[in-house]
Amino acid sequence: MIVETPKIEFRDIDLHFTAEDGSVIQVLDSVNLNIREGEFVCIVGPSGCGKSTLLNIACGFLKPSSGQVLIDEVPVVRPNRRRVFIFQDNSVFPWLTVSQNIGFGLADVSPIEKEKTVQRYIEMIGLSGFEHAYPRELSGGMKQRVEIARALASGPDILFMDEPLGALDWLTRLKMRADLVDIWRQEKKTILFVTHDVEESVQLADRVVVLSDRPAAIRAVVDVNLPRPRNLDDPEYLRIRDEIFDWMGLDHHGIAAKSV
Ligand SMILES: Nc1ncnc2c1ncn2[C@@H]1O[C@H](COP(=O)(O)OP(=O)(O)OP(=O)(O)O)[C@@H](O)[C@H]1O
Repeated sequence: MIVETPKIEFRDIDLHFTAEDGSVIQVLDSVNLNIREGEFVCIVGPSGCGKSTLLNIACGFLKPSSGQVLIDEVPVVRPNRRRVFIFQDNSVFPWLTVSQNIGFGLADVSPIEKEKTVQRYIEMIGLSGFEHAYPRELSGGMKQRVEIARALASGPDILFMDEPLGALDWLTRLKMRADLVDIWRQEKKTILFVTHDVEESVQLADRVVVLSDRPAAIRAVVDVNLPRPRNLDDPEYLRIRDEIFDWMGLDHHGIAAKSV
């Protein structure tokens, strides 16, 4: 039997902060999770439970109080260029054009190679014709595409995404989800994606990790064995969505039914 080595392994992660008055704020409680190479995993949970904190630890921005994250079996001790973090608040450089933003991290390649890479990602994100535009000339969704293209162009093997579509309007989000799945299929990256939106998680993920209220522990890991693009009317899609709502303590109409 072949035992697959996880791409990312969370081993017994605990995290607490000590507040100014000396009280201890426990944020994460014994988080254990394995993520396979090329997997798309979403993390959902109540606001303030510790989703971003978990991502920050995986990315090496924050040290756990105890436990360890391993990537390719190596403990994470600091950020690494091969792992890119994408936030909700768009961080494209306003003084650079679309092309320059996307090529920003490509200092080590020849100009021809750089041009080819930038062009490839511009096409992938559907911004052909906007190569020389500045971010101020772009919509929120277009800027977020540039952000994703910039991240991909730098050649990461893992994308950590913290509510990257959170600031977009509903229609743009829907479109961006579909585009993100297309990009993920083409690029075969491992993606760990935080969202507070259950529908979004079922539309995107291979597996959805449901966290409890703070201190966050894993309440459930739900498989989404559905073909992509996901059919939002499929009874199985609706069943999985409702199962996640149940785990979060919400009834299927989105009204809090019991405490999480
Ligand atoms: N440096 C810190 N010192 C003290 N408490 C902190 C610190 N950083 C985060 N926290 C607390 O840890 C908890 C988890 O925060 P985190 O941002 O990870 O939650 P989240 O689930 O991502 O929230 P949201 O869904 O609202 O974005 C919060 O209660 C927050 O106040």
